[in-house]
This record gives sequence, structure tokens and C-alpha cells, in this order.
Amino acid sequence: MFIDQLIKKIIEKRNPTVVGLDPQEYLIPQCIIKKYGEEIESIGEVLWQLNKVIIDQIAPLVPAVKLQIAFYERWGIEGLKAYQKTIQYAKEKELIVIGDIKRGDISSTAQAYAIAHLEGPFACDGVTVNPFMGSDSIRPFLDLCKRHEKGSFILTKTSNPSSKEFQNLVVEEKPLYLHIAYKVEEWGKSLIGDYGYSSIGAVVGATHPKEARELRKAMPHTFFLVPGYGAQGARAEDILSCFDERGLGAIVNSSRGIIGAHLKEKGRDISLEYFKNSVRNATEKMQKDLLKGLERNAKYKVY
Ligand SMILES: O=c1ccn([C@@H]2O[C@H](COP(=O)(O)O)[C@@H](O)[C@H]2O)c(=O)[nH]1
Repeated sequence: MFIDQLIKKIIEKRNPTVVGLDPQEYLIPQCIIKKYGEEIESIGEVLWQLNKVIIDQIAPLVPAVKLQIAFYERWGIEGLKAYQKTIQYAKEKELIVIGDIKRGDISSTAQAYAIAHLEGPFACDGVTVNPFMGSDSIRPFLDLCKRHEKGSFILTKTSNPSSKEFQNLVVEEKPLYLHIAYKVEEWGKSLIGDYGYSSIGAVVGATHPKEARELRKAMPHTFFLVPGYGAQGARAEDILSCFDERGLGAIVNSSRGIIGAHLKEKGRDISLEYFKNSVRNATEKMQKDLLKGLERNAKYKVY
């Protein structure tokens, strides 16, 4: 089952970190661009080689990677080829692969999305899904998660500053994000694994600790995918309430904070060796930070 595999890997590596493979142009080291081609036609190769370097550094350290599809789609077919190759390589390295695709549409269309991203050409282990269109737009993802032992994370309270515009609106005496939370718990009921969590999880932003605390209580069987740590300003202490007393219940994403760590230190004109060290150091630093946060608080046991 998706969720049990994810949790087992988190425990095995003592690390609730997912590295975001979000290769924004400005953070790609010059040495990789120079080696694989500066022309637009080479972009696929650049993205793929960049990701390969990153994955080789982080595979022994983390349980999972998350690919934000926008940074591949943005380049068209060549970008999507790099996306596909990266998914394959990360799986070979025994990483859990999450496709951050945030899809949501009428059921026939949602089914095509679910096939593409859970069993077809871009099959990941898990994906992110947008619940705005309601249960029938989610159903095809649930069905394929069940059939193929995959996972989905439903946007519940997102990390961006404007998320409150809709998600915090009070509807029938409760904020909208709580209505979504109860639905996500219901959708996940038949996919609960050995640790008490479902393969149907929720995206809960690290940047909203108050809401995260409320959501953890409202969603006892829902595993959280938590973006917002690092580049968006959230710190380890903001995230603690996403975890249960076992130190389980959440995996924390960092993209720019890890694959762009070199920018703060030196900029883009660095050697490949420097880039590798920078990615590895930033990943280890995040792991230490999260574990220290959990250990400092007597409420949490850490694996
Ligand atoms: O609420 C959300 C949902 C998804 N994201 C995605 O996570 C990463 C965050 O990247 P950083 O560089 O670590 O800020 C990115 O892919 C977002 O699209 C999110 O930030 N918030």
C-alpha cells in the first residue's frame, strides 16, 4: 500500500523530508548548462542531467521526491520527456515519487488525468489533486489508487498567502478547509494502512500552523504533504503540529531550499562538485532541523 511504503521509508531513513525537483531556470548551475547545451533544444537534457545529479545525492538520505510538473510543461515536449525520465530514474533509486500535478475536472476528464499520472506515461506513486470540483472529480483518482496501490494528496489548506481568500471562508459555520478535511477523511476510509493512515492524504501548508493544528485533529487518518518549509518562510516549529505522537503523519517538502541552496552561498557559477555538496548539505541540514524540532518536544517520539 502506498502510504505504508512511504511511512516505512520515512522510518528507515529517519527523515520526513521530500525533496522538490522543481528545476526553475535561475537555479540551474552554469556548469550543467555549459556541459549539456545552452540552446533551447538541449533543455530536456539539461533538466534530466540536473535531476540525475540531485537524485544521486539525495537517494540515500530521503524517502521521496516531488516533481512540480509546471517546471517541465513550461518547456513543452522536451520538458515532459525529462519529467518522464526523472520519474523512472527516481523509482529505480527506490524513491517514492510524487507528481505535483494539482488536477481536477469533470469525471471523464479526471479519469484521463488519473490514467496519465497513476498508470500511464507519467505514472508516479502518488499525485496531488484539486478538490474544487467535488467528489466526482476525485473518484477516478481514488479508483486508480485502490487498483494500483497508489496515493493522492488533496489540496486542503495550501501554503500560499492568498489561500485564505477561499479556503478560510466560513461556510455553514466552518471554514471551507475543514469541510474539505472531512471529505478527505471520508474519501480515504477504505485505504487505511498498517500505521492508521490512508493512501489518500492532504496538502497542508507549513506556513499556516494554526490551521495545520486544527486539521491534524480533524483528520486523524490523513497523512499530510507539507509544502512551505524553507523558501516560503516556514520553520520546523511551524510544522510540528502536523505530526502525531509517533513523529509520523507528515512529510515536509523543500524544493528551492535544497536544489537552490548554492545560490545564497555562491551563485550559479559553481563546479559540479560544489553543487553536489550543496544539495547534500542542505538535505542533511533540513533532516537535522526537523528531527531536532520533533525531539525537543517531549510529545513526539522519533522513530
Ligand atoms: O500549497 C502548496 C501546494 C504545493 N506547493 C508546491 O510545493 C513546492 C514548494 O516549493 P519551494 O521552493 O520549497 O517553496 C512547489 O512545487 C509548489 O508548487 C506549494 O508550495 N504549496
